Amino acid sequence: MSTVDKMLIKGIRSFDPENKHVITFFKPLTLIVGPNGAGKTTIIECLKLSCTGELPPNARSGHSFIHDPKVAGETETKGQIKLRFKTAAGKDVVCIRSFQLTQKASKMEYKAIESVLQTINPHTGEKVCLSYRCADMDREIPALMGVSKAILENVIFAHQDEANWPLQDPSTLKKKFDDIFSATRYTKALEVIKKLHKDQAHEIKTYKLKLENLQTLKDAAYERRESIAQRKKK
Ligand SMILES: Nc1ncnc2c1ncn2[C@@H]1O[C@H](COP(=O)(O)OP(=O)(O)OP(=O)(O)O)[C@@H](O)[C@H]1O
Repeated sequence: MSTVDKMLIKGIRSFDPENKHVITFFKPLTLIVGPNGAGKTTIIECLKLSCTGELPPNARSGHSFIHDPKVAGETETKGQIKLRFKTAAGKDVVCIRSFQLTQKASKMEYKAIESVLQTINPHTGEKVCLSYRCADMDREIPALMGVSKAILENVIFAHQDEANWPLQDPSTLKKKFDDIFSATRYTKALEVIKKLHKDQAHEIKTYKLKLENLQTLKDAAYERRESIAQRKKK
C-alpha cells in the first residue's frame, strides 16, 4: 500500500518562501489541528497538487496559491512542494514541484517551473532525479501510488470547497462516479472490443471465400490428374 511520509512546503499561501516547513505524517493516523488561517487546508491542497497536479478551486489559476509577492515585499516569489511517499511497490520516491509568481508591469504571472521525481538507486544508494513535463508527472504519481487520479482528487484529498460533490446535480455526479470507477475506460474498452470483433469477422469472411476458391482449384486439379492417368492406362 502506498503511504505519504513527509511533505515540505515553501512559499505556498501563508507558508513563507524563506523557511522550509516540514510535515511528518504518522501511521495509522495524522491529525492536523490549528486555529483558523493556520494553514490546515493549505496542507491538504499541497498533498492534492503534489499527487494529481490539480490546483485548488479557489487558486485563480495558481495566482493566489503561491505566497503573495506583495506580502513578502518582493516582485517575485518561488513556491515549492516536496512530497516523500512510498509507492504501492514499497519504493521511496520524492516528488518535487516548483512554482513562481512574478509581478509584471500590469499583472501577476504564475508559472509551474519544475516537476522532478527523485528515487534512490537500491544498489548504489545514489539519488536519481528525473525531470518530467507536468502532464506526464500528473499521470506518473497516481500510477506509482496505485490509486487513480479521480480517487486522489475526489475522495482522498477532496477539497473542503468541493467536498459536497455527492450532492451536486445528476450530470456532475454521474461524471464523478464514472471517473472514480473508470467507467469511461471500460466503455472505451467495449468499443475497441466491438470494433476488433467486426474486423475479425470481416477477415474470416474473406478467408472463407479464398478457401472456397482454392478448394475449387484443388478439385479441378484432381479431376485433371485422374483423366490424365486414365488416358495413359488406355
Ligand atoms: N497567496 C497568499 N499569500 C499569502 N498568504 C495567503 C495567500 N493565500 C492565502 N493566504 C493565507 O493563508 C492562510 C490560509 O490558510 P488555510 O485556509 O490553509 O487555513 P486553515 O487552517 O485551513 O483555516 P480554516 O480553519 O479557517 O479553514 C490564511 O491565513 C490566508 O490569509
